[in-house]
Amino acid sequence: MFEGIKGPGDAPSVDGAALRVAIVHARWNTELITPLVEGARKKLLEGGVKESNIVIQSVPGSWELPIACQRLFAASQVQASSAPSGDLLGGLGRSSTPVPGSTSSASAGPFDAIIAVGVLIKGDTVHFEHIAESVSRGLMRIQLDFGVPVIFGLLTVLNEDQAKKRAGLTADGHNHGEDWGNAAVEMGVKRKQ
Ligand SMILES: O=c1[nH]c(NC[C@H](O)[C@H](O)[C@H](O)CO)c([N+](=O)[O-])c(=O)[nH]1
Repeated sequence: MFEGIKGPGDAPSVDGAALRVAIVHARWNTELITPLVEGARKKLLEGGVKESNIVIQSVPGSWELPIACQRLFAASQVQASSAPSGDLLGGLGRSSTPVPGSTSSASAGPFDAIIAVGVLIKGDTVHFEHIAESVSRGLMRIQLDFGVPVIFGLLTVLNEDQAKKRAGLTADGHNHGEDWGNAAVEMGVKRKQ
């Protein structure tokens, strides 16, 4: 998948046992979202993050990712001592998610990292550009305003083939969700230091 010198490099060995991580994913392009979320979750678990400390929530589309990440993190801070099980997003939208093994029951404590996952596929209008630009800026703003790593899991691709490759659905593909999971563990540990 990565040609030449491009690629994330080897993830440093870090212990995610004390981390609490949220994965917020869009439901648009679910066939691509599901493997990406599963790839991220797999690497969180391999990095030592406890299953009970991984919260997965869904929103309609990528446009809703920034507000969902912001509300989820803010709620995790406020409710850190008595986090309710169930949808921490409040009325933001269905917390049901098609990703198997996902959960909306939450342990306590503020999140150490959030992975925002969406897939934007270019159409024949400029809708793609507007969403991609605004969501990218929004996610960057959250991580700087709140001081919480927001891993950029927004695939912005020109066609379905590019998306399938980056979701690890082709023989020559690589699941970028795995890189996002590794990044969340590393940045979450760094945030606690
Ligand atoms: O996540 C996506 N949302 C998309 N649109 C929905 C958008 O994110 C919002 O959910 C919607 O506009 C309602 O706010 C997409 N397209 O329109 O192509 C897309 O490709 N991916």
